[in-house]
Amino acid sequence: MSLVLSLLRRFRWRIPVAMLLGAGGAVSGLALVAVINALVAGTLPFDTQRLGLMAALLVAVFACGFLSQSMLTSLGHRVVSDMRVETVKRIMDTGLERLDAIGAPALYATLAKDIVAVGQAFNRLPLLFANAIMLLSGFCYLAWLSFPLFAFSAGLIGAAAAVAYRWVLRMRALMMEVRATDDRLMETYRGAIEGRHELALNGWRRQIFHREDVARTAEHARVTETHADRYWALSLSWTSMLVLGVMAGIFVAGTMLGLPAANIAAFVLVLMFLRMPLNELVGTLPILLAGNVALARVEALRLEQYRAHFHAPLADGTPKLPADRAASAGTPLMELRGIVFEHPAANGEKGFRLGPVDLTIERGETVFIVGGNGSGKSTLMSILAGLRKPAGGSIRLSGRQITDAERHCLREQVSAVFSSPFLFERLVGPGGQLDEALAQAFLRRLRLSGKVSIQDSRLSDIQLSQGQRKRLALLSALVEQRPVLLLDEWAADQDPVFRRFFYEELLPELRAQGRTIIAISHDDRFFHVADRVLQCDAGTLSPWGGREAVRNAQTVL
Ligand SMILES: Nc1ncnc2c1ncn2[C@@H]1O[C@H](COP(=O)(O)OP(=O)(O)OP(=O)(O)O)[C@@H](O)[C@H]1O
Repeated sequence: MSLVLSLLRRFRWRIPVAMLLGAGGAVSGLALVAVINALVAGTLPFDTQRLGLMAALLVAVFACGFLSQSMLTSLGHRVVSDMRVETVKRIMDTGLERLDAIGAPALYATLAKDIVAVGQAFNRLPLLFANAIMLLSGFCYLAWLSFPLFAFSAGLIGAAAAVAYRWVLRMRALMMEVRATDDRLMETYRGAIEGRHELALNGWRRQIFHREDVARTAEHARVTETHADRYWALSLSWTSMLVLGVMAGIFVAGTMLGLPAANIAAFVLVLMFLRMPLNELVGTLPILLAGNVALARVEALRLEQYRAHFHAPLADGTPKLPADRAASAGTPLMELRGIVFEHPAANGEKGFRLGPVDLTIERGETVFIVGGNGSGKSTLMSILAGLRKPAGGSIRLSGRQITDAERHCLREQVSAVFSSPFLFERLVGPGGQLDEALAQAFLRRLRLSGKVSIQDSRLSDIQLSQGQRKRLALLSALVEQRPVLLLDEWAADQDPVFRRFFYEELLPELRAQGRTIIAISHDDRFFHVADRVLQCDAGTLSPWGGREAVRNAQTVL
């Protein structure tokens, strides 16, 4: 609802104007029917003046309808475009924990389906409004024509609407279910595309995946959709029957009440005219309901509210924390005290607890972290990067305690290459400006210059081998020129020659430039490169216990 209100607020004057035009068209149409009625009944003379009036009303019906429709449909397209842009920004501003809980398929489904559904519903609003106005003014005219007949038809229509309302509620519930199935379908699409190699290898897997996951989910959607459409067909037929039934009833009631035939005929003519808006109203119901369901889905995601800015200031109004703040006073770059983080339990499996972690990182230090699979290394890394919010403890950056609202300051200091990095074609340097010469130099040093080129800050190709993609991800991190570099098992995919180059040339060079490097690594042959090696074990951090401890590092279950 808040979304609709914000849209109405944004297009403040255009929506009322377009709706007024729609109402103008509806009233003109009805006035034309009233004039024809009066001409037929002989209460108005048929002369050039009436002819002119009818022509003017016809022009008004056309002009108001066209202007109102085109204004509101263009607004509908604007709504879709704004919602796309804003929803992506809201996703970017939402915490990782929330995004993990929502899951990628639900987010893709919202971007691909919900936004379009809201736009389509929005496009129908003018029609809905024009038809509602037409019905309202039509019933006022009917009441003026004959109040007893109006009361009779209003009673019948009211009773029928009460029945139809239950069907509409049921239809909405079914559409909610269809929409929930869309998330599951999206997951199967992802499986078919991203799991294509695994599926191509195994015919049984292909068959079972297709039958149990794809076909079963699609079938559930089909059955539920068909069920929902049945309620719609019921409502449509009910409406058609209702209008014809009311007409027949009017004739019987009018005759029994002894009303003049001309009055009954006029009444029936107006009802005939009102049949069209009534049918259109019911006809747009599925689109309106789909928009309503889509809005409910977007709001249920509980994404961060939209904000236009990208760089939030510090609590004291400082736009950015200076990288070398307090460096002269010898303050450590980062201090973690009693940091605790929990991955919540899911599907009956127990969660994971990291901490309490105490860690001080000096400026320019090279720190390696070792530990078994699932021991919490990557989780710690994401806390050091300010990506995850610890449940307890404090983080100081250059001596300044970082509040939750200021975690973005931590992020601004850090470049990272995660274990499965996402590659963007565009390289971004400090302040959004790329130092092309530096990027070209790194491209050569990472031995990618024969494979990829950089033009206008863009990489010419990112479809490379796993190891080469990791080198591009490192390039992308290095050109950011940030004081802290976080690497999650970066060298794991590199060949032995390049691995040696990385540990024995590149890292010492970066260290000499004053970069602080925190790297998850299992290459104990190169641990001499680090100032310190720490060991992560079941969520706790301690100094490395030597090669033996690495070999004995247990996988955390
Ligand atoms: N997004 C998540 N949601 C829930 N639990 C998670 C999530 N990410 C990690 N975990 C759990 O947290 C624990 C630590 O994971 P983490 O990725 O930090 O380990 P790691 O030491 O980096 O492991 P590896 O060496 O295998 O990469 C694991 O048991 C994992 O199941």
